[in-house]
Amino acid sequence: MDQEKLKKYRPYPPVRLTDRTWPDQVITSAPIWCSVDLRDGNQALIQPMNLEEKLEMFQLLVQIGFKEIEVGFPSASQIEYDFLRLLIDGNHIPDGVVPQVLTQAREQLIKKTFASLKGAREAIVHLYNSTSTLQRDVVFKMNRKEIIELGVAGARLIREQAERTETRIRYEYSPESFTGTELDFALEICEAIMDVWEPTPANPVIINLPATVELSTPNIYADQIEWFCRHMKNRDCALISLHAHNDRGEAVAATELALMAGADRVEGTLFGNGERTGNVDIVTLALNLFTQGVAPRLDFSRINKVINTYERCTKMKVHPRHPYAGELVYTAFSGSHQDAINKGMTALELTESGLWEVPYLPIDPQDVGRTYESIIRINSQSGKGGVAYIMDHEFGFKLPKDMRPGFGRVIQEVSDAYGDELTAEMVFHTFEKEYLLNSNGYHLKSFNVLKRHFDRDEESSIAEIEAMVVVKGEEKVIRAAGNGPLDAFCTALREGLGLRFVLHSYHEHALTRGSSSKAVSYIEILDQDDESWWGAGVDTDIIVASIKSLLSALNRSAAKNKKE
Ligand SMILES: CC(=O)SCCNC(=O)CCNC(=O)[C@H](O)C(C)(C)COP(=O)(O)OP(=O)(O)OC[C@H]1O[C@@H](n2cnc3c(N)ncnc32)[C@H](O)[C@@H]1OP(=O)(O)O
Ligand SMILES: CC(C)C(=O)C(=O)O
Ligand SMILES: [Mg+2]
Repeated sequence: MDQEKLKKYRPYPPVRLTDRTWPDQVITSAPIWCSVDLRDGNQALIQPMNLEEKLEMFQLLVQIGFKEIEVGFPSASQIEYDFLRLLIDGNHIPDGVVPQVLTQAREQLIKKTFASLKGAREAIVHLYNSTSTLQRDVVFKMNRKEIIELGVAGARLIREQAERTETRIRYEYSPESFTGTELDFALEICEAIMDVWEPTPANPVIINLPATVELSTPNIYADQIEWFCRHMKNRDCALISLHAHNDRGEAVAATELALMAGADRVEGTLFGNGERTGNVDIVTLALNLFTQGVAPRLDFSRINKVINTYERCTKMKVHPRHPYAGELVYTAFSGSHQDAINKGMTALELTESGLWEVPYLPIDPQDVGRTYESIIRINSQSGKGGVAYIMDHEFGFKLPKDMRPGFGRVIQEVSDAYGDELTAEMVFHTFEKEYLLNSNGYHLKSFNVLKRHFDRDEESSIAEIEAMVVVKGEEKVIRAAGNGPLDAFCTALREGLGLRFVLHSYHEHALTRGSSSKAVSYIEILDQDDESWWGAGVDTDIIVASIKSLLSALNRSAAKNKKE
């Protein structure tokens, strides 16, 4: 990059706090959550929500479990005002849920805010004015004292209004652009506001310290919060609230570290909607807690419903790689990931610890209402483990371990040629074509067990079979005896058709999907060149399944010899 351009920027100063304690803290409980979807999120939309969409979003937030919801900036526009009236007059605010409204420190706006709240049981009135050096200079053209006077005047008017209304008012103040403000000045103005509102431990004020623009690394935000908590007087009369934006892509980390630094409350939005790069994403924060075994006190167990409502109301899309919620976040395409997930899922079935321990999956998809179906998807990056997972989990075929590399190669070829993701059905179709329906060489027309004597002593077990096999369009009847029907059929193929092969391994299991009365058999033969060939066969009769499986292996071997 051009060195000249770099001169436009300077590093953000660190906080002098050598005895910081937050790095040793662990988050053991959820903060107080406040959704600002209907205000900060909404004000950043190309097409802000209409009344119906706002109500739908509000009801979603209530269902998720938010107890504090910033429902808008009612003095800013008619629709914002009307929405608050709709909530109050329509009795849409359940007990235990407190609406929050935002206002600037301007008389007309404050008065209109209180008018909009008429009839509400309880509300949080959130006052803000910008305190940063930059905004003081270029926007407000005010010195520190004048900025304090502006905020304090707003706080006084809010207290006056609060004392006149039936609504139980809780106070919140934000030194907006806190992260662009000198810490001592941010503290000074917050304490001046607190002097006006006179909070008590039983009736604390909310002091919201926003990273209105994210300007530094998360550790610096945490230092600022710890510094603030340690230096403020009457700390017990305030709930310290965080409100991080995501300009550097670090809002989640900044919020987590700032919680470790002593904050009590978090304002944010679903999926991080909000001004510019967004507000902090509460879905990620809450599920990060969940995956540490900490109750998030928000319910994201049906994440798809949350996504659907969010996308409909905001007309925004949840990114496919969004933590916990994205379409692709429970999906592995690459071979080694698929192999490890496949093994992890199998190990999970055997363990009794109850702990979720699956490689590459930090959370059980079912805990957010997602299924296991999409965990493994197949493309040219995939390997045998993933293909075996699909065959097992989607179709109930538990391929023997030694059979998997061969089928993995078949799928790789198909996928390379196709150039796109293969659906589970395409994988199964390929399996059918390759193993179950490949009757080009030898095709079983009929099979009869003529005689069968079973004895516990294998030596004296005996079976005689007769089969009609179609070879190159010609029907051939073969007959032989052996220590079981499969052994007899092998002998019949060798003696009757002159085939040379050795039966090397045999596996079978019942098919639990689809027709539950069917079974599948997998057979590996070594051909005359000692080369291994796997076959598979499905039938309601396990003996017939094994006969088909043997022919499948022979046909695959014959097809290779034909190619040569
Ligand atoms: C970081 C945040 O997200 S803050 C929230 C931002 N959200 C919004 O602004 C959405 C809603 N806002 C609006 O609809 C409008 O801005 C309104 C209705 C609030 C105000 O509208 P208007 O007065 O017509 O216009 P505008 O916003 O440009 O007003 C700017 C004036 O307000 C002053 N001002 C801005 N913020 C504040 C504040 N918090 N307290 C007191 N005065 C303020 C500015 O200094 C400026 O003063 P000036 O006219 O003397 O230069
Ligand atoms: C109004 C304030 C809290 C805000 O949204 C911000 O500073 O980002
Ligand atoms: Mg904001």
